[in-house]
Amino acid sequence: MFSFIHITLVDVFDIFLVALLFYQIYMMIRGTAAINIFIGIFLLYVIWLVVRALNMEMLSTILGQIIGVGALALIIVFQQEVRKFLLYIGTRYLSNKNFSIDRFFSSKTGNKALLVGIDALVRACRNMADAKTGALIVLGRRSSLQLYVDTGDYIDATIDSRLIETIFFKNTPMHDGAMIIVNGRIVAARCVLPTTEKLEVPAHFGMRHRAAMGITEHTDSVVIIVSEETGRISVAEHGEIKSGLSAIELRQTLELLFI
Ligand SMILES: Nc1ncnc2c1ncn2[C@@H]1O[C@H](COP(=O)(O)OP(=O)(O)OP(=O)(O)O)[C@@H](O)[C@H]1O
Repeated sequence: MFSFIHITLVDVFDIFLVALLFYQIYMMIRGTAAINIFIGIFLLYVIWLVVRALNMEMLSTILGQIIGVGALALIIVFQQEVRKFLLYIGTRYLSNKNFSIDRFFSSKTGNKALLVGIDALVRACRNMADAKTGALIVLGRRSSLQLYVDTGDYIDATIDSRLIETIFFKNTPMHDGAMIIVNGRIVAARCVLPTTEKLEVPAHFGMRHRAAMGITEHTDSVVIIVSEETGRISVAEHGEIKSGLSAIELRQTLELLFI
């Protein structure tokens, strides 16, 4: 009955790739408002296929024209997600840890400077957690953070625990916003970060945590958050937050990500 259907190995591979593409898109936009738009567009496409198969001329022409401009509309509607998707491909599959080291602690500084930087960061975060001083520290990797650096005050200093603690000390003019570290140097503080648009964010996450999720959705950076309310240390990467880390776990996470 289905003798007219010829499935070759290439077709199977084709279907597999389409399934993989849809899965990656779903993982990227799940929990955001974009998932509803995506489902809407997908349903419209399925209806168009059915209508066309039934030879319903008028409806299929109208839907066909909507879908004709669909590619452009999709790029506009999903601008943020397209960015995230391209970044995801570029960083997850093409980057390796050596590149991360190059961007965070500069290749010339070597492993010793890298460990000193992590040491200072961990010490500062542990002290700030004990004192319940809120902090938001972005560690740049391959993505440019210039856009966000420009929203704050330039610093250009080595990673020093006392300097970090002073910057985030309550009521000082610099304590608000995020600190950005790139190539082993503190490049700016008081920076404004984009907040996540995810709807399913735990209720106890305020704006600081939402900003950490946001910047790691837009870039491949890693963010350390110290909660002013609870003193909990968290790390964000790829829009996900790992909360309640001890100083030792923070060190292990940073070493895993950057060494
Ligand atoms: N978009 C943003 N970019 C940079 N910093 C931000 C942003 N949003 C909030 N912050 C910083 O986070 C601080 C605290 O915000 P909020 O109390 O809402 O966060 P939270 O997630 O509840 O954190 P905490 O547990 O420390 O209270 C703000 O005073 C500000 O310094």
